[in-house]
Amino acid sequence: MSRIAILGAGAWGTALTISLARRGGHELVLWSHSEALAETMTETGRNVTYLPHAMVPADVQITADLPGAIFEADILLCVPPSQHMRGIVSHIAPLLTRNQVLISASKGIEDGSFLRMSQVMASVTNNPIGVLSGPSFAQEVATGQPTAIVAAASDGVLAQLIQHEFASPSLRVYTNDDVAGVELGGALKNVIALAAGVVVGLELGSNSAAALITRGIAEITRLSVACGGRRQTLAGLSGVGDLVLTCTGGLSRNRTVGVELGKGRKLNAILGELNGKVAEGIRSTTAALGLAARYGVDMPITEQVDAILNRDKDPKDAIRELMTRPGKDE
Ligand SMILES: NC(=O)c1ccc[n+]([C@@H]2O[C@H](COP(=O)([O-])OP(=O)(O)OC[C@H]3O[C@@H](n4cnc5c(N)ncnc54)[C@H](O)[C@@H]3O)[C@@H](O)[C@H]2O)c1
Ligand SMILES: O=P(O)(O)OC[C@H](O)CO
Repeated sequence: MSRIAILGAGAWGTALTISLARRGGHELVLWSHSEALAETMTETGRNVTYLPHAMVPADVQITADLPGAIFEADILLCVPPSQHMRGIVSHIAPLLTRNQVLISASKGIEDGSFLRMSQVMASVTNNPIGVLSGPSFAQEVATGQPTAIVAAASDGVLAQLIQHEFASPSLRVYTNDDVAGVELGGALKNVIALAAGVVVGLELGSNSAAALITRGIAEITRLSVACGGRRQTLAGLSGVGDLVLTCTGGLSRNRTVGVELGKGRKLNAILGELNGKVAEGIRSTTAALGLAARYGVDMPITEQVDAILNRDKDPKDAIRELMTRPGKDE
């Protein structure tokens, strides 16, 4: 029986823990950075803050002790908000033994460095690293609704190991060796989902939503390919799959933030209502534009999302500008 430590007890870390427990065959430990949350979860079996409607099975160990959580774990599944990934992995790096596998299930790009999560991990440890991504709302995974995701690693054997450890009748796992494409698909779709929400908030209709998703995948693909990803990956689960889910699904936090922006509300007021829940697209927008500038890639939708988020641009003006750009080939 292998031991898996899940590092991050937000909605996604908790849902993956429940999914792994349902699959069986592992000893599971779930680490929360908050002692209070770890205590409440241990007492009640519920993550009242981030995933209140699902029960965490009693045989899952819940702790706020990070070194204790990773001790003798075969797999460390890292699921913090992206901007905390470096801090957590740096903290555990000196404690790791050589064969412990690290997996990122977070979807974002690091501020400033513009690194993907697996690159952040690789900058502080030489341990084997993989990625889990794809269209997967935590709430649906926790309740066991059929979901398909991607296990990515440049080493095919590692990707297969992750596939084997996570797959269950309710969670189908495909492998992919294109780590850059898989991670950028997951991070950049959050930016486009903010824009998709704006379209809903402005009540612009279905034509606009379809155009945004399609032109969104075009710009996600351009940047991902420039960064070394494969075009084909962006047509898969971690690209168009996750983009469609996040742009159309009512459970998306990124889309929800966009809807409120489209209704004319201010970002700070919207963030206050998220109660610490993360909408990764907000931070990833700036990082995506940094990457785009580095590779000389045109990202018109991302630029307008950035202007709405960071320069208080009126969403109606952003849409007008997108629509009146000089004509171009598809
Ligand atoms: N929620 C989903 O449906 C879902 C699905 C797939 C991927 N993801 C990705 O998983 C990652 C985590 O998202 P989530 O939905 O679990 O988060 P969440 O919004 O549910 O919870 C926030 C998380 O932040 C943690 N946190 C807050 N302050 C922290 C600190 N100072 N140090 C360390 N951790 C801190 C909390 O403990 C909690 O784990 C994100 O990158 C997200 O894009 C989420
Ligand atoms: O709620 P969101 O917008 O963070 O999206 C959650 C997942 O990434 C969907 O795959």
